[in-house]
Amino acid sequence: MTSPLPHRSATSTAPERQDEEELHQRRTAITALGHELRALVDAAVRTTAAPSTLNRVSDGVHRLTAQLIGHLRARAEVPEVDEFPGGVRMYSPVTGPGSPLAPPLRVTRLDRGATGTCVLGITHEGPPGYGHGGISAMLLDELMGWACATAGMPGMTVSLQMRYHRPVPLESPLRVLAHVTGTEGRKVYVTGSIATEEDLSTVLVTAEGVFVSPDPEHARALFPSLRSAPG
Ligand SMILES: CCCCC/C=C\C/C=C\C/C=C\C/C=C\CCCC(=O)SCCNC(=O)CCNC(=O)[C@H](O)C(C)(C)COP(=O)(O)OP(=O)(O)OC[C@H]1O[C@@H](n2cnc3c(N)ncnc32)[C@H](O)[C@@H]1OP(=O)(O)O
Repeated sequence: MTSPLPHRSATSTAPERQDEEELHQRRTAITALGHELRALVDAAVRTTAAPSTLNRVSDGVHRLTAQLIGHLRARAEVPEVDEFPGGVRMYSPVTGPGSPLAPPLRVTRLDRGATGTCVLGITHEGPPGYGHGGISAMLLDELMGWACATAGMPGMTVSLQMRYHRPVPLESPLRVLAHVTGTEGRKVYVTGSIATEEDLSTVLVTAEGVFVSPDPEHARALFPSLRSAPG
């Protein structure tokens, strides 16, 4: 599976097709809104417009927000458009096509690993012109989590050690990599790295992480809306 939009099955029965059609429409609309929100956020943090323009835009955005807040889901409720665990997360702050925070990272599963591509924008800036170190940690944490899932052990981060070797450029295609290096009981050891697509041999950031796959009872207590077994 790669984010953002999953494919529809060609072999479904009629009611399933209808459900799938509706799901596809909702995901498409969520993706379109996410795209516009990211453009808005990018323009908002980059603009040099006059205060009168900023005030006018604030009023407009306030009115638009009011159209959405009558339809909010409960905290911890898994969105109907998602597949949790181990699948589509439409609003993930890392991979979610519907999230204004997400670059979004496009993920491809590998054998006991994963690779992701994205472009960071000015919204993700730390030092002028470069990515924030916390954003690099976020990209790696997520992809290393996907690596655990591909190894059949979806887990939560208990330790993430970051090393920043070179600054990560903004507005430049990036390649993120993660691999499971070993397991010990419910613990999964994972490594990750970030490089630019232009120069894959120069590693900018590396990480080592430990993830723990909660036992089923603990997982159900943490995630009451867990619908299926992880894996
Ligand atoms: C089953 C459903 C799982 C769902 C997992 C969730 C997401 C994955 C879903 C899909 C995957 C797809 C994509 C990935 C998406 C996102 C990835 C982002 C990941 C995150 O953003 S996630 C948020 C930040 N994360 C936390 O919010 C964790 C807070 N934490 C806890 O909630 C508990 O920690 C828990 C429940 C994890 C384990 O609790 P527990 O009670 O089951 O485990 P326990 O304490 O017994 O430790 C067991 C063994 O881990 C060792 N150990 C413990 N801590 C250690 C440490 N710091 N360093 C080294 N080793 C450590 C112990 O020493 C022991 O080792 P030993 O067995 O050898 O004694």
